[in-house]
Amino acid sequence: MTYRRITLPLFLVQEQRRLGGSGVFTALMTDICTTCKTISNEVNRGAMAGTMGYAGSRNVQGEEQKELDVLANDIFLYMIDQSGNWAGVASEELEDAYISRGSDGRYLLLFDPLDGSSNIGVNTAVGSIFSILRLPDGTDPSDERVYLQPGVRQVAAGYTIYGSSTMMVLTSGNGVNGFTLDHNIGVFVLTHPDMRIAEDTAEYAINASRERHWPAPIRRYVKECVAGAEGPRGKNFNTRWNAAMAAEVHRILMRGGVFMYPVDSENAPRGGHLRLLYEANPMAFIIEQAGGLAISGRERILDIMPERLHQRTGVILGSKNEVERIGRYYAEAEREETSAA
Ligand SMILES: O=P(O)(O)OC[C@H]1O[C@](O)(COP(=O)(O)O)[C@@H](O)[C@@H]1O
Ligand SMILES: [Mg+2]
Ligand SMILES: [Mg+2]
Repeated sequence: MTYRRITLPLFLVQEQRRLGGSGVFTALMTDICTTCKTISNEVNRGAMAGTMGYAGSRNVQGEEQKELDVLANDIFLYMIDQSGNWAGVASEELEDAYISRGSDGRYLLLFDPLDGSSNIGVNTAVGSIFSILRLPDGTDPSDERVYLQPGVRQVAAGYTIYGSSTMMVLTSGNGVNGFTLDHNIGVFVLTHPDMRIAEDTAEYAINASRERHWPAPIRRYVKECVAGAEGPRGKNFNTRWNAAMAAEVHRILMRGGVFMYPVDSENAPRGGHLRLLYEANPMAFIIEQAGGLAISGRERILDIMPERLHQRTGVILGSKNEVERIGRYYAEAEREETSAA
């Protein structure tokens, strides 16, 4: 009786009824679902689609854009223009906010159309990440300042991972749910209700090639993990690095773990590596809603007051007790610096 499954459209309608919603949120999420299904199709076609190369252009971050970065961004923009549900959007691949003319939408969409771009062409997981904010009353969506809202103001957030299966993971502040795309019927189906992150873990993720740049708290934490059962942690740790934030966060939701992309001595002039508004904030909302924690090193990511559209931040997120420990190491390092000064 495979038909007895909660599909995402059904889930949205049930949530709308339960929360007394107007249906606007359902329409917004339906837009994002269709967009991600279309991107999933392009990703799955792989080299047959001829979109595995470079686009010959650079984005506002100075990164070389891949053809699939540009295509995924175009797919989002086409949806936004056609649906008219969105007041404005901000994308990793666009320097300025994008306004859909004639829209009467009251919501803003901030997104990373294709996350894990370095995995394109090597057939490993990539994703899309999105965050939804309200357009403050009486403001103009072409004004960059309306997007500079702290993460705690997010109405909803999610990511889609294009891996061995395509999955969408969502929160609107009432827990976290995961849906798997059933290609046979072209619909996301609820397969992972009420996802929760284990408070403890023996698995960490960080790009080890950047060790020489790491700040002292991160160097201390990783050194203790590597020391294993003979070391101060008294247990062995394993490590993973997918080079796609969406895949890292998904693994952590499934089996616990901690993901770190700290501000280090090399990326500090840029403020870190990952972007606050359309990578760190949506993932921090999901992680916290699943019982984990998300900090930049010194502060809770969702409390950071954004100053620029493409602002970067340090990211340390995952299992509660590990992130708390790393936060303590940052506080201790800061105290030592202050007392040494
Ligand atoms: O190249 P590195 O240092 O492994 O960094 C990988 C990180 O950069 C990212 O690829 C940045 O995202 P984009 O691919 O969307 O630019 C993250 O997904 C990933 O966690
Ligand atoms: Mg990204
Ligand atoms: Mg990207």
